Formats: sequence, structure tokens, C-alpha cells
Amino acid sequence: MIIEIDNVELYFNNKLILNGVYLKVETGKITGILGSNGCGKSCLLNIVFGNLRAKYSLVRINNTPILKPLYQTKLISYLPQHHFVPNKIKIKTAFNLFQVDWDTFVNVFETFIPFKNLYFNKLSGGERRIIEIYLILKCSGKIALLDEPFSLVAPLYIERIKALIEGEKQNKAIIITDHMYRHLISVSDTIYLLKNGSTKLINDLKELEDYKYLSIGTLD
Ligand SMILES: Nc1ncnc2c1ncn2[C@@H]1O[C@H](COP(=O)(O)OP(=O)(O)OP(=O)(O)O)[C@@H](O)[C@H]1O
Repeated sequence: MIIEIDNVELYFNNKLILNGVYLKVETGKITGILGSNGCGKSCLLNIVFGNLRAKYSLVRINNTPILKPLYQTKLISYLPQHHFVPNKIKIKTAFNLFQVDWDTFVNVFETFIPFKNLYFNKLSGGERRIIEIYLILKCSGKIALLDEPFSLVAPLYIERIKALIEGEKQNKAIIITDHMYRHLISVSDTIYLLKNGSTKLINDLKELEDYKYLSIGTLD
């Protein structure tokens, strides 16, 4: 499956946020989006998901324009920056709702074994985040959008999440954005930098310094 996002033009109160965005995402590949605070990364993911309407935007799947919001198609799952599982839902219920297997999860995250019958708001922010990332990665959607999957998560678990993301890419087209650029770079097959409203395909990591996303010498 090849998903293209094209011609995005987004304004808030006459302020141009995105213009000339093009992204190509495909099953088997992880697409990383880097960019400074406020450059429009979350807005772009919301536009792809169908949760935010831009003045113009076009999503094509295998060359066919998709006219309804992607979230209505069941093809897509989306990890927003904020917690999305309600407080008063039990963890085992969330796994049931997403049709994700609990036992496989605790094989990877064994410290979560005692949490199965707890309500979500009994967990720490990072613990909630790990479960939410896992649900988004393992549910049946064929496109996964991950907004800052590495923030809040301890280093050892970041490595496990990166391994899960790499394992899932055989089944899904995955888009990730995160400020933890080293983790994002190491897991991504394709990297775009979002700057001045448009995407730039990064062919050589040094371009991240040339475009002043990173300071000169960071990547030496
Ligand atoms: N509902 C809104 N109304 C007005 N302006 C908004 C709204 N949502 C986002 N913006 C503005 O759009 C711009 C892009 O926001 P967005 O959240 O996409 O940035 P981001 O790249 O994800 O930033 P960060 O890395 O800090 O999370 C920002 O300038 C923000 O202030």
C-alpha cells in the first residue's frame, strides 16, 4: 500500500501553517518527520487522520484519491500526543476493544503483568504511554500515525518500542514524529523535515544541519 499526502495548505486565523507538503508513505517502510516546535507536525498527522480539515489536502492510496476522512475507513490508527484511553477504563478492557493480545504484550513488558485489572488512571504517564503505543501498533489498521512515541518513555523501553515498530512495518505503513531525533533517525527508512510549512525529503543527514534543524557539528 502506498499512501501519498499532497498539496496540503493549512491556515489558522490567516496565518499560513502548511503549504506545499508532500509525503509518500508505504507498507514496509517507516517514515519519520522531524521539525521544530510549532512547525505543524501534529497538524499534518491530524490532516492525514481526517481530524483536521485543511484549506486544501489530498490523500491518495495506491493512486486513488480518498475523499472521506481516513479514520472512517478503519485503515488507520493514530497515537496523538495526549493520552487517548479514558481514565475509567480497565486495561484489559482496552486490550479487548483494540483486539490486541494481553499475553503477548506482557511477554515484552513483563513489569506490566500486575496491571491487567487496573483502571488506566492508576498508571504513570509513561506506563499509559507504553500501552497506548502498543495498542496503536498492534491493532488491525494498515497505517499507523505515531506522534511522539518516545517522549515519556524510559530508555530501556524506548529500545523495545523501536523493535516493535520495526517488527510491525511489514504489516503497516508507519509515520513517526518525535523530537528525540536520534531514535527517530535510527528507526526511519525515509525522513522528511518540515520547515517553513513544507516538507523536504532528507537524502543526507547533514541536510538537517544545513536546514538549521540541528546545529552544525551535532551529527559528527
Ligand atoms: N487549533 C488551533 N488554533 C490555532 N492555531 C493552532 C491550532 N492548532 C495548532 N495551531 C498552531 O499551528 C502551528 C502548528 O502546530 P502543531 O501542533 O502542528 O506543531 P508541532 O510541529 O506538532 O509542534 P510540537 O513539536 O511543539 O508539538 C503552531 O503554531 C500552533 O500554534
